[in-house]
Amino acid sequence: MLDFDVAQSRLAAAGKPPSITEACSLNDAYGRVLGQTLFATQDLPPADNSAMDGYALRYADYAPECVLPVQQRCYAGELPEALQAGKTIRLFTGSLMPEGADTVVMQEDTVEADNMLQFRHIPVRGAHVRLRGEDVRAGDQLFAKGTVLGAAQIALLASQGYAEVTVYAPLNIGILTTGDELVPAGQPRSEEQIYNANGPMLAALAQAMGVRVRHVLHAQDTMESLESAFSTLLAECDLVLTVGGVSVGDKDLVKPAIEQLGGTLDLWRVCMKPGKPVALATAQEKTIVCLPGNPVSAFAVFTLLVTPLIRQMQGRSTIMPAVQYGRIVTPDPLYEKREEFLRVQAAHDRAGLPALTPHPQQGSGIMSSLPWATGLARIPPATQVNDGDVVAYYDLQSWLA
Ligand SMILES: Nc1nc2c(c(=O)[nH]1)N[C@H]1C(S)=C(S)[C@@H](COP(=O)(O)OP(=O)(O)OC[C@H]3O[C@@H](n4cnc5c(N)ncnc54)[C@H](O)[C@@H]3O)O[C@H]1N2
Ligand code: MOO
Repeated sequence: MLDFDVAQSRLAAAGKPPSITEACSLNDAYGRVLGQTLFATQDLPPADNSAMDGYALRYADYAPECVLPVQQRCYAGELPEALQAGKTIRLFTGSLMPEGADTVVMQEDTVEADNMLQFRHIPVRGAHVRLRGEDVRAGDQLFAKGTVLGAAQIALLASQGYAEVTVYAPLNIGILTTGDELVPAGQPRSEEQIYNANGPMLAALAQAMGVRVRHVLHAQDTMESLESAFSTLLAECDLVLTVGGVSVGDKDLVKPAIEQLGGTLDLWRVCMKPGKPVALATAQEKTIVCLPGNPVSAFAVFTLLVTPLIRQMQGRSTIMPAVQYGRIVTPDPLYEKREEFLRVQAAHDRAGLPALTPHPQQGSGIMSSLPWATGLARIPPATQVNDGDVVAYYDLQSWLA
């Protein structure tokens, strides 16, 4: 059996970062991957300004009991005059600091009457001034090529005046479900049939990673149906995921169909539970990954083995999200020959590692365990694991992003 970590890195290595970039408006850039390293074009803030609604003064002009005339009222978006000796200028949050002023007092610490200002407290030299460049300096690196653009990155780029960024072309994915027992949701189901859950599940998983889902096709268990679906998918997608039909059953025709199209398929028995039968194939210079048909197995394989490949093909700089740790909660000792990934709920308390409680049903057909789980706890192979032991924890929020 193929070691889990070896399978994970082999799959990631099967993909190449994209070679095509495109311009993208910052307004549409959420979730896109930067195709270019970006630098700050200007200091942030671009000029000294007030952090409070208040008054600007030259600190040296303050003396106990002093009363200073208000020279100007300067709103954010207006240009202040140079501060005259012995005077103050009324400012608002974001107003530029007048030349000559070095300190701001909050309006709550003052009394203004007849354009004269009195102080209720002794000012603090330099207080409430946001200095030019204290946040970002012109020329600083903002984001490296391969960064995924989220709200925080977009905010910083907007603050630098970037209206458009260079991003990698989106990854187009095709999904192929197989099996004569399957019917799509919305159609009548006969006794011997089940609804197709893997198609919509994989499409949603891919979308959550910022992938463009070009096709979700279903093939009957015949060579004709499979070959026809593969022809479309290989022509129009960068990466194809198939699900079901690659284990040892009589109707497992995915491998011969790929070979018929001139491709090759390497069927692995990965040392993981769920998710043992996984195949890596190539045909017409496209990568195909075949996932096991049991929905829970397909979910686990997508999360742990396929997402690093997708990140690689999207051009992201981080391929493997961080693995966390937690303490397993189990009344009885756990033991499994394969590396086991249990669907667990993590409960965080103030101190220490999260407690990881496994779902009571861990079968690879128990779909209700998926929306219940927050992550997967990794139980090492052929090792007894007891209540409270520390195990690796793959958090779904980070692994499926
Ligand atoms: N004799 C053996 N039988 C099986 C083995 C084995 O080693 N020897 N491995 C088992 C394991 S582990 C898994 S995982 C499955 C994988 O089988 P396949 O990848 O070939 O998948 P199928 O047989 O087509 O389907 C498995 C199961 O999942 C249901 N399924 C498939 N597609 C969907 C879908 N789109 N939506 C909902 N459910 C789906 C299908 O009806 C089957 O019940 O093989 C074991 N058997
Ligand atoms: O690989 Mo299977 O996923 O254990 O049911």
